[in-house]
Amino acid sequence: MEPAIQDHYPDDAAACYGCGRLNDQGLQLKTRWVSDGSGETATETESATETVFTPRPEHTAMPGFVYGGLVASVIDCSGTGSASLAATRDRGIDLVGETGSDAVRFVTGTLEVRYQRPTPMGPPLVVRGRIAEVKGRKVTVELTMTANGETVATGRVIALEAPDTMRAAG
Ligand SMILES: CCCCCCCCCC(=O)SCCNC(=O)CCNC(=O)[C@H](O)C(C)(C)COP(=O)(O)OP(=O)(O)OC[C@H]1O[C@@H](n2cnc3c(N)ncnc32)[C@H](O)[C@@H]1OP(=O)(O)O
Repeated sequence: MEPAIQDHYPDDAAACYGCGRLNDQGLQLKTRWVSDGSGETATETESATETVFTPRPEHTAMPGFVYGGLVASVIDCSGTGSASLAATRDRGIDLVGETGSDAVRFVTGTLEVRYQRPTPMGPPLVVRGRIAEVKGRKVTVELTMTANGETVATGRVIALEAPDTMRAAG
């Protein structure tokens, strides 16, 4: 399995509620390049990423359906994680091992979410990310969330490399 980019964020950038591995109360989202199962990574051809999250009862909007803010959070951190994967690869940095602090960290500049149909509570939510553009410190990612194979939401994240001011504030 490809490494999760969030396992390679530096410790001082790993407290995010959505994807920080050091946040025990958070969602602990993990984003990876998609492999085709043969040991080959599909990144060079389609630049696809994947994030999978199974919502819990406390993420309910109304019985049987997932809260839209949770859907947005999963798309958000799938986007920043995908941006980080793209920029890290673009700069020729290899993620070594299961964990490390070698990833380039991104934050959300813009988050757009379109709720296509009610999101059922129960099945895993699978987010596929496509790198639309890498432009210097700015990466644009287009995302699709499915549940039971049906698209429930689509989104776009414009992510910017984390400014030093956010690091210092931590
Ligand atoms: C190191 C520790 C970091 C830990 C991070 C954990 C993050 C977890 C994920 C989050 O929840 S992040 C929280 C929500 N996001 C924020 O609070 C970010 C607040 N905004 C900022 O800090 C700055 O506005 C930002 C870093 C996003 C951009 O400031 P910059 O000074 O880097 O941008 P600049 O003005 O140099 O513009 C660079 C490019 O980005 C574009 N841009 C800037 N702000 C943008 C924006 N908000 N949305 C879309 N594009 C934006 C800008 O148009 C330009 O495009 P072009 O190169 O094509 O001309």
